[in-house]
Amino acid sequence: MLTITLDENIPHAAEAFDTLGQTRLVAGRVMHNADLQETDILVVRSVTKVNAQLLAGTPVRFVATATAGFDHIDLDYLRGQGIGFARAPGCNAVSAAEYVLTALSHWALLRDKPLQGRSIGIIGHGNVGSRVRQLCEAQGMCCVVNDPPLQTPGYSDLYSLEAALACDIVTFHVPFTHAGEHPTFRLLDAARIARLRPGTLLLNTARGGVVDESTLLARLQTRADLDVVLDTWENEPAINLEMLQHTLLGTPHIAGYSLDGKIRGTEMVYRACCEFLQVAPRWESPLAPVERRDSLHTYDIRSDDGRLKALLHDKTLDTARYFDQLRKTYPVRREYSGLS
Ligand SMILES: NC(=O)c1ccc[n+]([C@@H]2O[C@H](COP(=O)([O-])OP(=O)(O)OC[C@H]3O[C@@H](n4cnc5c(N)ncnc54)[C@H](O)[C@@H]3O)[C@@H](O)[C@H]2O)c1
Ligand SMILES: O=C(O)[C@H](O)[C@H](O)COP(=O)(O)O
Repeated sequence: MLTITLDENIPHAAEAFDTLGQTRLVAGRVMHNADLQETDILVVRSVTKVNAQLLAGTPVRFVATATAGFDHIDLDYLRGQGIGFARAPGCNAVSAAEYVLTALSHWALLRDKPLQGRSIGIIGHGNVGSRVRQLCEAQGMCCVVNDPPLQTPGYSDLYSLEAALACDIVTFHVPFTHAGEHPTFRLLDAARIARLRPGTLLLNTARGGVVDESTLLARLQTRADLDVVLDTWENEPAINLEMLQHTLLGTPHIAGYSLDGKIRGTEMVYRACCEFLQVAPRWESPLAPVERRDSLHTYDIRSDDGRLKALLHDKTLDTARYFDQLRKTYPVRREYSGLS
């Protein structure tokens, strides 16, 4: 019988993967090589580094991550070992885009800066970035999109990174990469942070390392002339509380945490696993629409911000443990399309 090890934070994972073999739930942040000595299939989320250290000497032959990002996976190692791989591209893109629109709406009301006619630099125009663009265009905003890997002769409406960074609002939706033609490690570096116009609203829901956080913090501490919304941080879960203090909104990496997005991720990796094993899927997502509530109650981003900022007031809290606890116990949030 197949043995399948699953991150305990993948919703409905046991229920789905029980149809394929014997399942075991493990805390993703502390998964070790010893946990996988009898594992054939490993299903993780973004908090588990999947590399030689984790997998060497184990029988694992298929790895899946129920997430869009895959910077935690050593793909070269998997390829070299002939280990199959799947991920869940776009599973939570609607959720992340709705998070961005909600943050923009909050900023617009707070600063009395209507969104209509305002410019937004969207860096990365994949599953999330393209949905952010749709939502922003529907608000009458002017979208300046930057995505060099997409820059082909057929793509005429892309702009330089510098043009995107000169907008009223700047939002990052790139994968976290260190190599290749267009690496994103510290894409927003010290020189670019210095050039951001006073009053800019900056959002990062991609990965912490895309922004040089200590330089950003230094600018906020000396000039305080930017508004910053951070969902992704350097050194998660042990985030820098000084940085948190200087955010307009700070959230614990939950932009993609709609129930819809998470269960879509489960479904995508379950189906990929069935395909790898060449068996027919026998589990389906249990998601049904929920009754409509008014829009403020649909997603109140301020409560996510408030919960994380308890770290600033309650010195008894352990930052890393609390950050992960907020993620693990995240309240049910539905995508707008999940409402009837
Ligand atoms: N905070 C969250 O909860 C959350 C949710 C979903 C995704 N994410 C993160 O956001 C990232 C983007 O998600 P996605 O689903 O849109 O991924 P995606 O792969 O669909 O799109 C990424 C886009 O970025 C572009 N890109 C790559 N390098 C670039 C560069 N140097 N400059 C500009 N553009 C570049 C790619 O060409 C692609 O179009 C993910 O990799 C993940 O790390 C976070
Ligand atoms: O890459 C992604 O899909 C998102 O960042 C995702 O929401 C991360 O969630 P985690 O895997 O850390 O639970």
